[in-house]
Amino acid sequence: MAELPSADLSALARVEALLAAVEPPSSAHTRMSRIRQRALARPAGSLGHLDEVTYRISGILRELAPGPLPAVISVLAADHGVAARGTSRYGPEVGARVLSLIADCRSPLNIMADRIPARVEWADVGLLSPVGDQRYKTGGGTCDITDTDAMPLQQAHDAVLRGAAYARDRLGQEPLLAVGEIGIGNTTATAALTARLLGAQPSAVVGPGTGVDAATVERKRGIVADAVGRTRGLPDDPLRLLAALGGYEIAGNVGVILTAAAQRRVVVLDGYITAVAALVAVRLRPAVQGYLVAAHRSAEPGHQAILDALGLRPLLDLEMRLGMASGAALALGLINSALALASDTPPARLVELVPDVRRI
Ligand SMILES: Cc1cc2ncn([C@H]3O[C@H](COP(=O)(O)O)[C@@H](O)[C@H]3O)c2cc1C
Ligand SMILES: O=C(O)c1cccnc1
Repeated sequence: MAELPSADLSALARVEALLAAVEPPSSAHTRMSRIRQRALARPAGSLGHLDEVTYRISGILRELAPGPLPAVISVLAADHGVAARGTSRYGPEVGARVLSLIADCRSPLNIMADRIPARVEWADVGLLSPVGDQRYKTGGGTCDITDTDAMPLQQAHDAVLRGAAYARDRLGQEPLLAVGEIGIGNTTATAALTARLLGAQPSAVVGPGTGVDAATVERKRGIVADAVGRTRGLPDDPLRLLAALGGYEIAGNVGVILTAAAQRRVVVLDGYITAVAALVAVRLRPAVQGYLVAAHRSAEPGHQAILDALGLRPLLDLEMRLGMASGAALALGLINSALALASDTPPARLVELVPDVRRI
């Protein structure tokens, strides 16, 4: 890194400070939460994976039975140069329109958030047409990753830091944080970053995104192969690869996830695009893993490869491919039901539900 100018070093130093602030969740609380549940008036572990999520949340919050928790849902939006190659069913102008819909409380996400209920926050971190507050924006659309880096390395640092600043300024203190994104073309960038980070073949990580046809999926694979091929000589440095293949909203979400983990909050991941941001964050700071909950498995084939790499099991598998934090929003209700069951189910001894020890 000696060749970097000093201005970049200070940005890098700030990213490193962000990483250093993340400590692992409390394994003692996770363990105690598991033990405590054995005494409730239902068979131990009978909520399956939901019980595991409850134990995990105890470790994150350092509380054995916190009960249902307030939630905030976040959406970062940006444009991708690679979309000009027709990898999406929609054109680049749609990203700004979708974010404006969220701002006007008229998007599918707002409908879901109202039902939970949860607060919705959003920011334009890289759209071509500006929407709202521009304070957290690094640039207007990335470059086409097929033949050049998405952004210079310094911009990747800046985008992570701006995501972190947005998280500190706008995402409040709610213990549950649902992470989402908008970015026309971002399933192509995500596939390229996933292929490079996991050493996967483009055919295993490229899917239909917003619903492109089979011929376009095939062309998308070629684009991802070219983009990944271009980065073959680069070191396995997650920030360098983020700059080469990522996007402003992906980088911003790396900053959001790191900040939320440092604040000891539960990070509820949405689909494929937020998962790759989490993968970058975990590669930078492995302790981040303990703060993650995977809401669902999306219809994008590469998503499962990231979940495997992160050691996460999704709560839902509905073949959803909407993005904009919709899967994460849906999982918030489930998570809060599990937390209510953990805190409000009476102890077995109070209702005289004694397991037959001879049958255990
Ligand atoms: C109206 C609309 C709303 C969306 N909300 C999320 N996405 C999702 O689709 C995009 C990624 O798919 P691709 O790579 O095929 O462009 C992202 O914006 C993602 O959030 C949307 C897409 C559209 C068109
Ligand atoms: O997995 C996702 O989050 C996803 C998939 C397709 C399109 N947009 C988002």
